[in-house]
Amino acid sequence: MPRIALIAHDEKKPALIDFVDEHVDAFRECEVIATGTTGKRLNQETDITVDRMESGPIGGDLMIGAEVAKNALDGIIFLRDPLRAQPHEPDITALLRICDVHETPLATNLGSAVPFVESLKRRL
Ligand SMILES: O=C(CO)COP(=O)(O)O
Repeated sequence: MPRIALIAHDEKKPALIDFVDEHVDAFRECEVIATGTTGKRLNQETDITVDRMESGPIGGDLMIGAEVAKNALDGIIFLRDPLRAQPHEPDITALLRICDVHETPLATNLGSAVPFVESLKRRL
């Protein structure tokens, strides 16, 4: 079963929830982890169940980065808000970097999330 992470900044959480709804059959076949608030909303508002890390600003991105460093994730969808500065920008940069180190698939907007999930479906 693929193991993936889902993360969205506040302004992007509705888009991530809609995206999960749209592809719920694929996400149901995955083990999903998420940062704290994203995970809470996914658990409450979608038909998938996710394992929640800490919230992003208090270490959740780093927890997901640690999973990448262990090669324990098959990919990440991280809908970032490109229009607002984040207090934990260094943590976000660290997560992006470790994905590049490990060649872990990383979709940071809906345009790349679509081919990401299509490739996931082909693996199921
Ligand atoms: O800040 C985040 C990613 O950088 C997301 O964290 P939350 O899911 O806890 O809002």
